Amino acid sequence: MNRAELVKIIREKKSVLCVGLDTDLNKIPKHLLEEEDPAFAFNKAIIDATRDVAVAYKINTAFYEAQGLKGWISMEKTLNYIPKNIFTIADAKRGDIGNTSEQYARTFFYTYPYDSVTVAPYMGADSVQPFLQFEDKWAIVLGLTSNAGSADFQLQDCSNEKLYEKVLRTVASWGTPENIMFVIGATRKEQLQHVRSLLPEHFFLIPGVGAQGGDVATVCDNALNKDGGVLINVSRGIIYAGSGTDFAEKAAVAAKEYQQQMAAYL
Ligand SMILES: O=C(O)c1cc(=O)[nH]c(=O)n1[C@@H]1O[C@H](COP(=O)(O)O)[C@@H](O)[C@H]1O
Repeated sequence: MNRAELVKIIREKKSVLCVGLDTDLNKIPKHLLEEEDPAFAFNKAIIDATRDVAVAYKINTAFYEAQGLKGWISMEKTLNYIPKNIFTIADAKRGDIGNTSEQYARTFFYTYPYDSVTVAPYMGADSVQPFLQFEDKWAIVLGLTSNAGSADFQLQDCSNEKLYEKVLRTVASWGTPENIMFVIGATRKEQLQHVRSLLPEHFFLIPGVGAQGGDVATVCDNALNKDGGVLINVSRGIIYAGSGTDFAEKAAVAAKEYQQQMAAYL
């Protein structure tokens, strides 16, 4: 999906909501464990319940890879089930020497046709560039992450700037706002506005709303741009809003509440 198409669905739905499919077999409602493919049964119900308000789905591959081959099959069925006019993210946090990154890019853009994949930039330009060679596909590069450990490296001084600032500036020069997004944590309230001023055009994937304590208003007040320019991810706060047979209805209500908060800004 290209930028114009993404911006169009944001405007149509008045939403920047990305629903995170962090599907954990220990957390899904017990009755689904009777199904042949419990993870897919859960995801299918969540997608049906949220597709009207979601502009993106983020499949966190860890939750599927942990199940081995079965998990990869659940993931593929889930990806195929997502409507074609909704942006898809493989949250796989890949990045390696160039020829290996080429294989990762092939995995998540071709074998499994996602629109985007999350990428760790630590190994530098040749590890990220293979993800930028596919038309209408995106690398979503870790910029300033939501977790406490982001302080260990990202917030450290590096010459006259913080390491994350150097990463944002340098990685942005490897591509364009049409093929690179950055992950910026919603929990980094003090830096959101600054990051937007550094990168006025780029889209940001913003996780950390809900379970990690971030909120939609702070993100929208500080990080929106003229195109929306953010995808606000909520995983546990939507998919585990309920734990009984009405889990999908509860997810629908939670997703709609997030979308309505967003609509006030869009
Ligand atoms: O790249 C990510 O998606 C990501 C980056 C980051 O800085 N923080 C972060 O929480 N994430 C992911 O975003 C999701 C957040 O989930 P919830 O806290 O349940 O909404 C998880 O899939 C995390 O792996």
